[in-house]
Amino acid sequence: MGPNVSSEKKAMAAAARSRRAYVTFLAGDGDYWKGVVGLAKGLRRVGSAYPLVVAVLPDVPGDHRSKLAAQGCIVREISPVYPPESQTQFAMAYYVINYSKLRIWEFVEYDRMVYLDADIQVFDNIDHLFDLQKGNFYAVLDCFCEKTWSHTPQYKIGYCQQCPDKVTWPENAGEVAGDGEELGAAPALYFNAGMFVHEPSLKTAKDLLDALVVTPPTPFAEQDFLNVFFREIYKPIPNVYNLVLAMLWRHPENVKLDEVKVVHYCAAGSKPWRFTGKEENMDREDIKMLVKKWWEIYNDESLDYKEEDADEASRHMRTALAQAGAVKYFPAPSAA
Ligand SMILES: O=c1ccn([C@@H]2O[C@H](COP(=O)(O)OP(=O)(O)O)[C@@H](O)[C@H]2O)c(=O)[nH]1
Ligand SMILES: OC[C@H]1O[C@H](O[C@@H]2[C@@H](O)[C@H](O)[C@@H](O)[C@H](O)[C@@H]2O)[C@H](O)[C@@H](O)[C@H]1O
Repeated sequence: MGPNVSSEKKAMAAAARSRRAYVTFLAGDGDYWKGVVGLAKGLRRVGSAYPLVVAVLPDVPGDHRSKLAAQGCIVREISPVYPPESQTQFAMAYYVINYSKLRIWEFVEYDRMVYLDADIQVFDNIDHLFDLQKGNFYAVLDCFCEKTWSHTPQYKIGYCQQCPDKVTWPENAGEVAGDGEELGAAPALYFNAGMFVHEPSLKTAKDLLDALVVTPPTPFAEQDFLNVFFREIYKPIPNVYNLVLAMLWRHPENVKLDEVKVVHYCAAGSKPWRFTGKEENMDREDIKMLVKKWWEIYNDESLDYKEEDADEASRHMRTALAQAGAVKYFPAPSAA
């Protein structure tokens, strides 16, 4: 903003900025907090203008929350969201806690947020995503080729939305897959829920939870649920904003690694802070390079948070949250 812009306009711009934030989700007392620290430092490294909010479940220990606050994160405790009682066996148990991700629609002190899983790293500035047209749900198309999809008809016939012309969906929707299951209609475009651009709203938050009460859990838990809920307004964005690692060996023709801005370490064995390189595909040079890059950021002390670096917007937001009592673990900013 140029020097001759009125102070009123500067204040308006700062206020608008303060209603934007990245958000991630942290559950349990395990080591995912390391992913959040890496993400916080990665966003700082690319000069993002917006703070990182961390939605933490009550089981996240105080010392983990303090580590995140020390990295400039805005730590917000959320109540868990459970799918319908006694039906969770239909979801892969490992994913059931991810339903609590739905709480981020309640963060209405923001009018737009970019959600990023804790196993994601941002290598180039993506702040421009906050300017995408409102009223749509933006996320990257997922891939159906990993074994985690073996329960689906598309996996059974070798169909993937990443290459719809390679194995086409049968014209006769009643066609039977190998195990006798009817195929039905071709799957709608399906996004990976590890990264998305959304607009918090108490109405949407209520509609989500009301819909969840009558939606039996499915294998990919909240990801399946969000894909159905936002189907009408979902707009795919390029995979440079969420490179699901399996794309490197499943659809290399769809990946230009030197253009990738966001890497999602979701392939089995790819979490950098647990990386052994022994699992399938983890001995690839590109994977080892991406894990090395993650560690370079995580270990870079020059990227550690310093209070004086907090920009006006995030300082403003911290004050607002502190006053609202919403912030339990982030020290109130020193007097400006
Ligand atoms: O024990 C856990 C499992 C998951 N998560 C959060 O839920 C997200 C989605 O889980 P995960 O990364 O395991 O899913 P993936 O994308 O690898 O399938 C993680 O990135 C974390 O933000 C967490 O905090 N603790
Ligand atoms: O709870 C369901 C999860 O579904 C997604 O992970 C999946 C998906 O990416 C598959 O395509 C992969 O095959 C699989 O490995 C991976 O776990 C999201 O990344 C995660 O945030 C979360 O929503």
